[in-house]
Amino acid sequence: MSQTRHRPQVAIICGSGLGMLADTLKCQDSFAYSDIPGFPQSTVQGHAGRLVFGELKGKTCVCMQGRFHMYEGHSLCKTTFPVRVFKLLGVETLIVTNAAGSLADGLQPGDIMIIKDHVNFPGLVGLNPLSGPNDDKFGPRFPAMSGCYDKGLRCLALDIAKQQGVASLMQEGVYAMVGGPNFETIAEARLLHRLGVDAVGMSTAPEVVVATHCGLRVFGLSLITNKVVKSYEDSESVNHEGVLEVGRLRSNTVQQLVTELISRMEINNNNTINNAV
Ligand SMILES: O=P(O)(O)O[C@@H]1C[C@H](O)[C@@H](CO)O1
Ligand code: HPA
Repeated sequence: MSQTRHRPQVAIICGSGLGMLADTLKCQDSFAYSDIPGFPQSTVQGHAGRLVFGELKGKTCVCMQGRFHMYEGHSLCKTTFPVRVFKLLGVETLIVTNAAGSLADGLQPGDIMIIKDHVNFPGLVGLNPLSGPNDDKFGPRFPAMSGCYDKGLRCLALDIAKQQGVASLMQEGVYAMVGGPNFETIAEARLLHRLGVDAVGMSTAPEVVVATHCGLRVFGLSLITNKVVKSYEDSESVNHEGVLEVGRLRSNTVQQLVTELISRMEINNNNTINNAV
């Protein structure tokens, strides 16, 4: 904390190819993850590995330009460690973003899915960042997860999309986290589709679980970067370069949406280091 005068109210986690969200911050202080005690290193292309503090539309923000994934070999505690750091810094609202493949027929590459709910597949089989002794200072042993994606922020985002003329690109949906790093087989894609999953990715759910446990308000969005192949007749296949490319193509739209959301969200102005925890 002695290294920056910023006391963030809002934290943003940038998904694959979405690191440009940090560029919107003014009066930046930036730190390489390698210089932050306890932070793992980013190993994935499109995840720069920097924590950027700055101002945006009158709010103080901190932005993770690069997230940590379970498939990189980090424990789930390590992948979600920054979320607890944000809580301790006084952050109230977490914005999580990711790149995801669509299973829903109505979601095309380049669309933005506002996350309404998630299916945490690793969590369902016991791979949960909250496993182990509960730290009561952060939250309860058995936290509720219904309503973990704030309804007010979801409505606000849809409203902003209308005003910005991009409502046709945007809809709500259910995100599922799988472990990765391989993309889905066709049989897995069909299974996820039948289960009611709209988009699939390899992150986000553990961060949201930890954020909800410690009382952060959460907004999540998935940039749809590809359609998940569901047919044996389909010769297309997904790759990470293509995922990053869609991020580049949609950077302005995502930046404008997130900027306006931050500008219009209400904050309690409790931006001091969180001594309660
Ligand atoms: O960090 P996110 O969830 O945006 O990254 C997605 C999932 C994989 O890490 C990668 C696949 O292209 O993008
Ligand atoms: N599957 C899993 N993760 C992803 C995908 C996908 O199709 N696209 C981007 N991240």
